[in-house]
Amino acid sequence: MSPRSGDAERVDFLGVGQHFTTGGVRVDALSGVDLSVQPGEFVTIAGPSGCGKTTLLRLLAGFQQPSAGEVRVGGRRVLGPGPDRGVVFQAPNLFPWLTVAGNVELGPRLRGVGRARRREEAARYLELVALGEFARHRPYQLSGGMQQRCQIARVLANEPSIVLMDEPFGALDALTRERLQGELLEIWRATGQTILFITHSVEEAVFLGSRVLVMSPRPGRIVLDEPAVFADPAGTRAPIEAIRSLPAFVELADRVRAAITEEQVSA
Ligand SMILES: Nc1ncnc2c1ncn2[C@@H]1O[C@H](COP(=O)(O)OP(=O)(O)OP(=O)(O)O)[C@@H](O)[C@H]1O
Repeated sequence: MSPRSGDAERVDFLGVGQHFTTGGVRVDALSGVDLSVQPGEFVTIAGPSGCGKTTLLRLLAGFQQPSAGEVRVGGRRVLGPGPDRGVVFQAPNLFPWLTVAGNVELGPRLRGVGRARRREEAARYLELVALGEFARHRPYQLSGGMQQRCQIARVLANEPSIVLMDEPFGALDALTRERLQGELLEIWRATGQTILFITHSVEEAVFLGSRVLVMSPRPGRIVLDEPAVFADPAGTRAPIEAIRSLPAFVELADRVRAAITEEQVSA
């Protein structure tokens, strides 16, 4: 797996607003969002339900255009989805008729990568998410956590320089979640990809992020933007249970929690 930090590009949200009108009712999902993300940052995003976190990711993915402002990658306006950005959704969305390896190979296949090479790549990414032994299985033969790991391998096999993750571990049991957190950190350290990761868990946000954002209730704005060092590439490989009792961790988690609660109360 080649380090990608050289390929990653800066992300900019410039005065981004997004409203939706449904049945004559207007909902302001985002308002005045200004945010720059440097290549290789691991940005976690927390905030109350409905504050526009998914909308923010969808705009960067290019699934929709903002009502105001601009989203840019590498200085160029985002006008649609592209291979530089990969999206991991909360629920695994594997193709049931393909094997696990077939799902992971699909992206490289569509990009015209030759058979031998894409098999090799799929095997490597499946190893990375500890699914090497399940390459010939079908998705229905995997547990929910394994399907989610397969989805992650499938997105990574496209080698996007920016990975967008919308509560990818939200539906998993605590043990599987902690294991995947560790695996994701290893992948991030190895690839230097830029990651934007939405979570409802304050601890997960503080543990994984090199930078933690909190958004206000609708219309979503960024109300807290703090560096976090617990997943620093040069940092220790300590698991979350060892890190969560560190005073600096507790202090940042408290501030993130307070930002979410204060915003909810004042909304
Ligand atoms: N396509 C759409 N059409 C109409 N309204 C939408 C659309 N997408 C999002 N919204 C509205 O925009 C607001 C923000 O939604 P969004 O999904 O971005 O929030 P979120 O912070 O990700 O929420 P959650 O944490 O519950 O997943 C919500 O009020 C939602 O109903």
